[in-house]
Amino acid sequence: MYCRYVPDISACFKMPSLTSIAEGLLARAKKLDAYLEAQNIPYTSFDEDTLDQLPNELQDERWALGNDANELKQLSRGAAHATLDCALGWSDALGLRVVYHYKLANAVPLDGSASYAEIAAASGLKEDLCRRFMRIAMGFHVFTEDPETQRVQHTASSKRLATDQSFSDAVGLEVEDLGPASSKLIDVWEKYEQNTAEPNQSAFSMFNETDKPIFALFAGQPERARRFGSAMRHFTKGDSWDLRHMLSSFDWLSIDQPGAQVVDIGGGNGQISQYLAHHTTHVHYIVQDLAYVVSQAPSQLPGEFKGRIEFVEHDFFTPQTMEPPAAFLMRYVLHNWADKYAIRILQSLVPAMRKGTKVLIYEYVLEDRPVTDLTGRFGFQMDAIMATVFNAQERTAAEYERILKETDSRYVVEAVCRPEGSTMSIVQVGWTD
Ligand SMILES: C[S@@+](CC[C@H](N)C(=O)[O-])C[C@H]1O[C@@H](n2cnc3c(N)ncnc32)[C@H](O)[C@@H]1O
Repeated sequence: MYCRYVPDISACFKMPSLTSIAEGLLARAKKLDAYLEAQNIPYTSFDEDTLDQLPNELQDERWALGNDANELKQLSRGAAHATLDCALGWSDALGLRVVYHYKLANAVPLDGSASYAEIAAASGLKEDLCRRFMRIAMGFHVFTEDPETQRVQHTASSKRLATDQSFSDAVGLEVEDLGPASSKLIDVWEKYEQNTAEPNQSAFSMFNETDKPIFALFAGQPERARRFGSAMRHFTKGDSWDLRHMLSSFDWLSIDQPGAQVVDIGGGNGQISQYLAHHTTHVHYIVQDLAYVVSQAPSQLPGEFKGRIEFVEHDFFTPQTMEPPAAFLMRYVLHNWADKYAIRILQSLVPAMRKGTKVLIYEYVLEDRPVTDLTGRFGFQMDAIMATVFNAQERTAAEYERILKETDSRYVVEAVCRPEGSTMSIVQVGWTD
């Protein structure tokens, strides 16, 4: 048995041999290659990433392969190197930041090549800086260089940066907004004696030299606000956070009745409601958000959703005055707030709660133990982001239960459901009168 899957960490002392990890890895790799061969799909490579074409049941096998490979890599690097690799992660992120900031992916033709002089001319970054920082990025397969001509060509990663806007925005959000802001986290802890829950006293606010919290700051910075919204769209598809997992985390058919309403609280530009509207027939979706979001969102709504989805300005700290809906849905909302504010958000729903009304909290629900596999670790990485940007946190199931009970004893957690292969869960909450 492989210890990653065993909650009791004492089992880690019975580590398997490198050979046995590699054999497990080989078995998984063979399964994936066999599928690609049978479907006449090229083997995956740094030039062409074909694993997204695997069916859902093999996607889980693919993530497991990555987790095994990561364990093997760390063991083979050894304790000191593996730790230093982590400490030096900032230099890789810096390479990526230079690539992102100067739009270097757009300076290389999609199906051709470019010299460093041409990339410099197109991007405005000096030629020697292009060469140095693109070679840093090439170290993790963002771009490649012809060894004879030294001309730069795309890899699958750099091509995706050039062609997939929400992916590029997700990278931009991490390397320009979140990563740099994290450098202030310990300063915040020192300044406020590790005791602030205020989003405007966050590392993000300190780094941006403002006393505003992120969303208030973004209200006056349309390009950063756009990038944030677009990055959120990336975190809806094609990975362990894929929205298909949301479908299997709750029985949506049970509420899909004529006249039923779902309120998508802090719903941004409505991507979650759009996805759900696709998979339900009757439900009417009300996306609530702040004025500056709601003023932009309807213009981006595809015509097919007009009539099914409406946008309403609503501050989620103020009481809901509507008739009780079938469900209140919150994705990536409560994790942005420390307990005292999360409790206020949950309190604001109380006037519209009746027996049968559901609150569906779709979040990374952390396991109450350390996790080393790459898929499960993502929730812990998000926890670091929440600390940096909001003085907030990801929570365990027990922590959600606690804040719900602290809000109102009539809230009752009915289920916490995380489907196989998902990093996210739905905490399904009911109401007892
Ligand atoms: C992390 S985003 C999540 C967006 C969306 N739920 C999703 O999963 O893609 C948080 C959202 O909460 C909104 N928000 C922040 N403060 C709010 C408030 N006081 N009232 C309503 N919405 C708010 C933001 O504008 C943003 O759209």
